[in-house]
Amino acid sequence: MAYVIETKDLTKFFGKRNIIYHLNLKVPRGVVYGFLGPNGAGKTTTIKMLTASLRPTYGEIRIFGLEMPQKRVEIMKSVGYMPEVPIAYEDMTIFDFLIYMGRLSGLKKEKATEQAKDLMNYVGVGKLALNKIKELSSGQKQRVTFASALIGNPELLILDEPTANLDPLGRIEFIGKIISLAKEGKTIFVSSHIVSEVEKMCNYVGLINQGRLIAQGRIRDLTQIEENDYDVATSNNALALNFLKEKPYVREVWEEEGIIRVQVDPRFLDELFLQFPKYLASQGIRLKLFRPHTSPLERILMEKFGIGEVGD
Ligand SMILES: Nc1ncnc2c1ncn2[C@@H]1O[C@H](COP(=O)(O)OP(=O)(O)OP(=O)(O)O)[C@@H](O)[C@H]1O
Repeated sequence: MAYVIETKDLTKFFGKRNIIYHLNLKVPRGVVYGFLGPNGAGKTTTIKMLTASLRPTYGEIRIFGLEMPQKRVEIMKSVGYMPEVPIAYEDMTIFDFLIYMGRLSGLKKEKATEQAKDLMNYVGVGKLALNKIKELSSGQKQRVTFASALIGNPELLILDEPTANLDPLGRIEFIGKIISLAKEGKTIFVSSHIVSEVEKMCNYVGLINQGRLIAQGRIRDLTQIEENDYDVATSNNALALNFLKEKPYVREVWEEEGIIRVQVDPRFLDELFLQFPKYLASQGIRLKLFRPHTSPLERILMEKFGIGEVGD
């Protein structure tokens, strides 16, 4: 499989301190990849290496299959990067800044102006267009930095703690935008230390702790601990429960807060999938939910990886 971002043994020392250890990131095309880890885990250091603002001590980075930093200019044409510390152009207005960034990325003046207007509205700073960047709050600056990452409609977004300064409503809005950008087909690599946020906006996760990648994969796969556990809800749980209790292929079944949890003998999964819906239909019972049982990511992190400090 070709990955949009792939690193091999990516390692960084600061002096004698080993900050990043043999990181092997694999980011498939089209996913929202949450780069999750506690403060000081090494997220920003990694992202700086991915965007060639910091040189690895050793290891390889490939983005779109091209080597970083050797192919930096070519790669960065298709990458929107949002650094953790936003924008240095303090004396520019938002509008001028975004036009300037558009021009830098190669757009003609007219196109850059039009895009700046669209992006200001998109990130919710349209009314502040003529304010200088130094006059903005840190949350407003973060919105402008997000807008500048979107200039040129890049295929890959690399966002370093993009919600750090946003208020709760701003965060919800931001998550919605990330989900719709992913639906457009973009690949999004986003760092965060907030588990619940990653769970809402990402479908992939890389878990970094003390410079080491300790887990990586689809969130759905990481959170499904027992392969043969299912959550079921119907319009008549009492009848559904009775039916399941009598089946020899059902190992355990119980109801908790309106959800039936059923553990099935894996050799007879087909029986559950075929017989159960058929029975429900014959009784006029509506199936409201039928999916593999998952545990919240936060619980998995604690139970499987012993990490309890991620999150706020
Ligand atoms: N230029 C530097 N020189 C020396 N040590 C550094 C330097 N930059 C970062 N570090 C150290 O590297 C470690 C990882 O820092 P990094 O900023 O990558 O973490 P992070 O996961 O992004 O944390 P946060 O969530 O707090 O932003 C920290 O211990 C930090 O002190």
